Amino acid sequence: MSLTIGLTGGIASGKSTVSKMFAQMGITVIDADIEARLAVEKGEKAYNDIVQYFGDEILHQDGSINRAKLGAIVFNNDEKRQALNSFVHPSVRNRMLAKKEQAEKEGEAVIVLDIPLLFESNLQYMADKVILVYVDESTQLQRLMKRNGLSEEEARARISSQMPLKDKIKLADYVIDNNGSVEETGRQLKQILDKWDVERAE
Ligand SMILES: CC(C)(COP(=O)(O)OP(=O)(O)OC[C@H]1O[C@@H](n2cnc3c(N)ncnc32)[C@H](O)[C@@H]1O)[C@@H](O)C(=O)NCCC(=O)NCCS
Ligand SMILES: Nc1ncnc2c1ncn2[C@@H]1O[C@H](COP(=O)(O)OP(=O)(O)OP(=O)(O)O)[C@@H](O)[C@H]1O
Repeated sequence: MSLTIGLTGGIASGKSTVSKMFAQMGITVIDADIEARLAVEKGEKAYNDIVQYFGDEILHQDGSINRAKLGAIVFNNDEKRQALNSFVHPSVRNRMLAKKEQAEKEGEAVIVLDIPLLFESNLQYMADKVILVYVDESTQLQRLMKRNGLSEEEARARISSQMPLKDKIKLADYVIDNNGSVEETGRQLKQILDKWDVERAE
């Protein structure tokens, strides 16, 4: 029996920062954002659904999806974002479950599923325990604007397309406060893994 940990948070809250720490401990991480990219490659069903719904204008010249253009549309329009989710999410779920099964077959004791929309999409059933990476809204806004080069308005639109982080606190088994330094975040992660008796390489 393996332990499956769901790792969630909000946009730019620090999930990738924490998932890198898991990977450094030799723990398998399955990342929903990566699977979502693979799911919309040319020739995939979700790709065809997206082009049919949004039109050719969201494509680069080489036929791949222009993510900046698609993002600018869906983070400002609930209905279009729901449509995109309905095209992409089933494939992301299937890909993640297949990878999880594979890791279990290979005898992995601990598997991490990094899923930004875990609570929004009611995916709690996929994990035994859920860790939330939390930051307050002003830190989230600053880090998102800086990382993605977005205006405040664009960054706020992205943040408000997700369940507020403070509402996710009560849904999680454990909350990592990532307002401080990366080192402090690492210490909190180690504490929880000790509490759950998770063996790892240090
Ligand atoms: C809208 C798209 C084209 C923007 O691409 P971009 O490269 O700019 O962002 P990236 O994919 O790296 O996502 C960054 C973050 O945005 C947030 N985000 C992405 N999609 C969504 C969404 N549909 N709703 C709310 N937040 C989202 C997540 O926190 C994610 O970690 C892309 O995110 C996408 O195809 N989204 C739909 C699939 C999805 O829901 N992915 C999230 C995990 S399943
Ligand atoms: N404790 C920290 N101190 C300072 N900067 C941080 C800290 N944690 C993360 N960051 C920075 O904040 C940004 C967002 O972090 P990260 O990419 O880990 O978030 P994420 O939740 O994976 O984001 P997304 O879901 O949007 O992909 C990055 O630029 C990262 O370097």
